[in-house]
Amino acid sequence: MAVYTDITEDDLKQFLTEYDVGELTSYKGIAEGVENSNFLLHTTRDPLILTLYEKRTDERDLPFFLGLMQHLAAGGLSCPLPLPRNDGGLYGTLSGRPAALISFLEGMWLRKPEAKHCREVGKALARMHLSGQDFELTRPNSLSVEGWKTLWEKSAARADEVETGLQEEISSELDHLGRNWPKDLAAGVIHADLFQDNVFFLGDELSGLIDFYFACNDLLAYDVSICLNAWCFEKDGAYNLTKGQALIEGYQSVRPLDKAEIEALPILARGSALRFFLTRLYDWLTTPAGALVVKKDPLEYLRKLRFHRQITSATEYGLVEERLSAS
Ligand SMILES: Nc1ncnc2c1ncn2[C@@H]1O[C@H](COP(=O)(O)OP(=O)(O)O)[C@@H](O)[C@H]1O
Ligand SMILES: N[C@@H](CCOP(=O)(O)O)C(=O)O
Repeated sequence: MAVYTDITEDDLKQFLTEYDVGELTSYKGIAEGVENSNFLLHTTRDPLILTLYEKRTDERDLPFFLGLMQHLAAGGLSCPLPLPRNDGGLYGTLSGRPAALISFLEGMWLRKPEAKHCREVGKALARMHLSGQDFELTRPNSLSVEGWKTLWEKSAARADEVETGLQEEISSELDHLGRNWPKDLAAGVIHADLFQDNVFFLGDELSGLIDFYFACNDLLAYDVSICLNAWCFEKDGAYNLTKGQALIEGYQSVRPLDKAEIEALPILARGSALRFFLTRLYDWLTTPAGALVVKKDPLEYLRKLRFHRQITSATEYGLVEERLSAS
């Protein structure tokens, strides 16, 4: 359960006086997510999500994240909308943390997605990329190659506690990615964390995207590689080619990848696997026992990273040849 900061009813009621949301009738912590503290609020009007921003969310980035949700929603993408305070601001302070109210999105995230769902995710991701093109704020990706190095420095000395030999393997992986990371691919606003728990469905229909708190400006195809990692591996670690094909086809049906992006997919997927390995490793080593959060397994992403090292062409992710030669 991700509730790092507890709130009192009195403080919450005081916080809500700054908004036009009706009377609070109940609230409870949400037992999901790992980054921020989330609460479901019922009021005499619509249900709401209250988010208290924690360690990895820099308050200075909130105008970007919350403004992006407004921008994407205005462009027709289904995502939560931040509620403005009476003074027009998009967030305030609660229990000493920056805090915002966002609209409640109907739907559920899928525990067992199928290829047809991956196709919808690919489409939604591409729509988000197109819609983000005219968003006026920018935010560099603090979790790209340089950020990975900083994270790694904090965990490297203890990495072999998790698996023998990791220190050497990851250091050389970082060197490799640093030397070969693509620079000249199409870039724009990316979600950067479009995992299963951040995509809601109503039945088989995608009802919206949530959790834009890693969104940033980076390579668009890097976001595709994040989704391949998050959606197209089975629990036993096997890559599901059918899901990969569906996700890539869904994406390309809205925004075709160009030749350079396609050729870069294997290295981008290596990088995105490393990125999630590193945050998970850091959390694994530093989250205190008894914290109200379910820690995620870094080794899942180490296995994915090793898989991507063997890939020589995007066709091995399910990209079909006709597309490759046509672009
Ligand atoms: N706008 C929303 N509408 C409905 N549920 C939400 C919304 N935002 C968050 N949630 C719920 O809270 C959980 C955690 O939210 P998330 O933004 O992923 O947190 P974190 O950033 O801590 O990972 C989600 O899995 C979902 O159950
Ligand atoms: N998706 C990341 C962790 C971030 O959690 P989220 O709940 O914000 O998606 C991972 O799986 O490592």
